[in-house]
Amino acid sequence: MNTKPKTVFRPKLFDKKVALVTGGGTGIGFAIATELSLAGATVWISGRSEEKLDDAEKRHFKETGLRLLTQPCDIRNATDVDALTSEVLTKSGSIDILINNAGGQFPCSAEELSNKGFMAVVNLNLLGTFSMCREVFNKYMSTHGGSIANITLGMNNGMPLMAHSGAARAGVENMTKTLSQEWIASGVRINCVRPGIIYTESGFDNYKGLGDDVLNKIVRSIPAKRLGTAEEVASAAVFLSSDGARYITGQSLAVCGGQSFTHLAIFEQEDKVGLIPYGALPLKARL
Ligand SMILES: CCCCCCCCC/C=C/C(=O)SCCNC(=O)CCNC(=O)[C@H](O)C(C)(C)COP(=O)(O)OP(=O)(O)OC[C@H]1O[C@@H](n2cnc3c(N)ncnc32)[C@H](O)[C@@H]1OP(=O)(O)O
Ligand SMILES: NC(=O)C1=CN([C@@H]2O[C@H](COP(=O)(O)OP(=O)(O)OC[C@H]3O[C@@H](n4cnc5c(N)ncnc54)[C@H](OP(=O)(O)O)[C@@H]3O)[C@@H](O)[C@H]2O)C=CC1
Repeated sequence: MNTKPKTVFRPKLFDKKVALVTGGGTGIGFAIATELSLAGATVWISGRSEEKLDDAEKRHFKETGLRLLTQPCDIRNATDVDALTSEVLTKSGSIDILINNAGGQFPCSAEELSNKGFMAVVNLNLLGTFSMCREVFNKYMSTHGGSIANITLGMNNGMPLMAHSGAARAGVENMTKTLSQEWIASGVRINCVRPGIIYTESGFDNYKGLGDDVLNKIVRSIPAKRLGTAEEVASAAVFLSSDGARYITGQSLAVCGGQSFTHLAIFEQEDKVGLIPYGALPLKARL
């Protein structure tokens, strides 16, 4: 089944709007950048690797005939964040839409996770996202309004091997609620999109070590019986960034094919198949 949706957004929806997508060179970020660009926005993509950004720009032009603007930035680095936001404002004059999509983690059991490893993931997902929000608010949105969407990860009931990332993502979701309350008076809305398991080549490259068996188990535990696509996450992010969502702020929208993220896992023994709590599985059998 081809699940790649054609865009549901009209061509000039974001006419004269400027959007900035972190991690926009690959996977979900690239799909979001594509949707925003097709809907008429001037789109900037950033990420640490200049090469990934250049490749994405070329691919986007080939596929759509439209241009993306690029600027490398490590969102954990305050100087980079300052330079990125200043560059976009100098060259394009506004940042109406911010998509904080850059993020990730490595799977690691809590007992093996060092403080340095924990902080590397918190600095990326939580501090990096906060620092992008604050800079864009202070430099532009506080006086002009705008919309921010933070991409998190559906693990609100916890996920084995993801203590660092779960803590950071929960932090982003709660921070989003506070910022929504502080910033609505300035015309700034801020929401989260919480993807389930989404197939992206670039993202999955990081989890090859977990093996196909884990992937098959995950698919079978999803009520939709398939992984999501980057385009399906992009639709949610673009909707929340649009005027159609003008009374929505401080919310998290799950894009997860009905996955409940309660601790259930598929349990198989001989000819029996059932659902049991994740915690009851041996560690290696968990995600
Ligand atoms: C098929 C089924 C699909 C199943 C797939 C299911 C996936 C669930 C859905 C989620 C999907 C996604 O998020 S998709 C997104 C995919 N992309 C990613 O996840 C990539 C993100 N990774 C990164 O950006 C980085 O590697 C990041 C994690 C932030 C670390 O950044 P840094 O470069 O600063 O860190 P490093 O210098 O590499 O390491 C700093 C410390 O972190 C720790 N550390 C780093 N890597 C480590 C590792 N692999 N294991 C243990 N510890 C590690 C060490 O303590 C390091 O210190 P030293 O020991 O002193 O060096
Ligand atoms: N795929 C999935 O199943 C799910 C993904 N997510 C989240 O969605 C987002 C996108 O994931 P996906 O597209 O799958 O994976 P990708 O690995 O393709 O996306 C991660 C992007 O973030 C960028 N990035 C990583 N670290 C930094 C940094 N320090 N500063 C700036 N940019 C950075 C990467 O570019 P570069 O390396 O050049 O910096 C890359 O473009 C991530 O936050 C991910 O955790 C959430 C739920 C599920």
